[in-house]
Amino acid sequence: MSSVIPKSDLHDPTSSAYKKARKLFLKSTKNRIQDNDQEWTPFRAAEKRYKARFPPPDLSNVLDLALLNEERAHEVTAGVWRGRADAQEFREIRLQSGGKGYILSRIPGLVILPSFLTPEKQRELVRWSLSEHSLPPNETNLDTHYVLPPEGIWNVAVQAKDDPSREVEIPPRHQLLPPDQKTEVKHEPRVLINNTPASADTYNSLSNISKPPATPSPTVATATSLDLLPKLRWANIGWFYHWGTKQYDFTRGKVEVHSRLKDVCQNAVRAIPWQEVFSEDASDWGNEDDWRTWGESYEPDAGIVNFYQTKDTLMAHVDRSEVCATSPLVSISLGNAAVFLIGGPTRDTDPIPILLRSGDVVIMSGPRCRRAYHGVPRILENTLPRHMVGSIDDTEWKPYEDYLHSTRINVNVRQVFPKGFNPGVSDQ
Ligand SMILES: O=C(O)CCC(=O)C(=O)O
Ligand SMILES: [Fe+2]
Repeated sequence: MSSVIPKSDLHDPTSSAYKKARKLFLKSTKNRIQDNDQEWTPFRAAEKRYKARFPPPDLSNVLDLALLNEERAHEVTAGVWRGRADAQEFREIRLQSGGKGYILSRIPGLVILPSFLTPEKQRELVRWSLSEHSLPPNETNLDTHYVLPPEGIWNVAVQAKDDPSREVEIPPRHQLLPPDQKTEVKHEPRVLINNTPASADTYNSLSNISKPPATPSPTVATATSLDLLPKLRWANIGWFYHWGTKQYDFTRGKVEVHSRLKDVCQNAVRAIPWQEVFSEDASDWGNEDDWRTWGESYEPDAGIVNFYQTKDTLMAHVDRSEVCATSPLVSISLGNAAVFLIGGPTRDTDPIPILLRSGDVVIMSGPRCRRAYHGVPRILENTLPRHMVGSIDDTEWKPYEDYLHSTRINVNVRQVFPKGFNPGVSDQ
């Protein structure tokens, strides 16, 4: 494949887009004290590199496995963003479903399944995540501050766009508080977040930590659905996650993971020849070397749908609230592409950058990978593949397409409890 990168505006120093970005960059950095490179951890340095608006980041170290598949040529040649297929060392594995997967020797337990989802499945999951999932009983980030209509923000916004007379006013939640709580702006002492990783040993004490509801902001005003839709950031899946303590709140019960999503995740886990992934892994599995049975025992019960607008990022973090620290975490990319970074047990490990495109599935599993630092420093604008752009005979898809032009969706699905663990709570 030719490696000539088409000149886009942002990469062409004579274009007006480049000049504008340069001007903005110089203006924003004019009074800034020089950052000291040496003080950044390798993970932070990589985040800064890929986040940069100007000059646009160089993706030549970013592993872009779509380049290995001729059928994806239209995806990688559209727009300006592409990495390289030889940016990192990897090994190919044959999936039981017939496709290909890839593993990296540096991070045992990480499995990349490029274009695992067909275009139809990708569209189905986009529709599901917005119109079926981002509404009660599933919580979204907007619920903390607004009293959302029961149809969910997406369905109301689509109606309002189609017919402005159907737009609604969405009241701020602080208005509902009793008068004595409403006026006072709370300055409670900041509670230190107990960041103890969940495990069978810490489960009881972590379950008993108080998990009060988040305080609605006293300053938000009434909004419309079309104001709020671009502010949708996440929707909870399964067991309720409590952001204040970074722990699950098992007392609230569990919403069943939708079969449409569960099937995709189980198909991905069952397609992987796990003996090829872990037979040479020297990590400490404790007494949980359970990968031999994942085909039957893997059962997702929690997670999050992340909605990223093109300027959003997700900082380096470890997902360690799940009692089971080895079971596969299935991460599905939809819409615009992104740079995903994954490193090691601290931010001091230099992360591997991977370009994730619509339809790619990443699996994080095993003790090393499941608790490795990872993040998303960059959503790559103008990378929506043509199969996510509607045709004239599918007018129902149009609102999704409009939304996706500035969006990446990530469906991130986990298993909280190891097989046979009794959480001692009702899941109904
Ligand atoms: O968006 C992604 O690819 C990763 C999301 C993630 O790491 C998370 O939700 O914990
Ligand atoms: Fe994560």
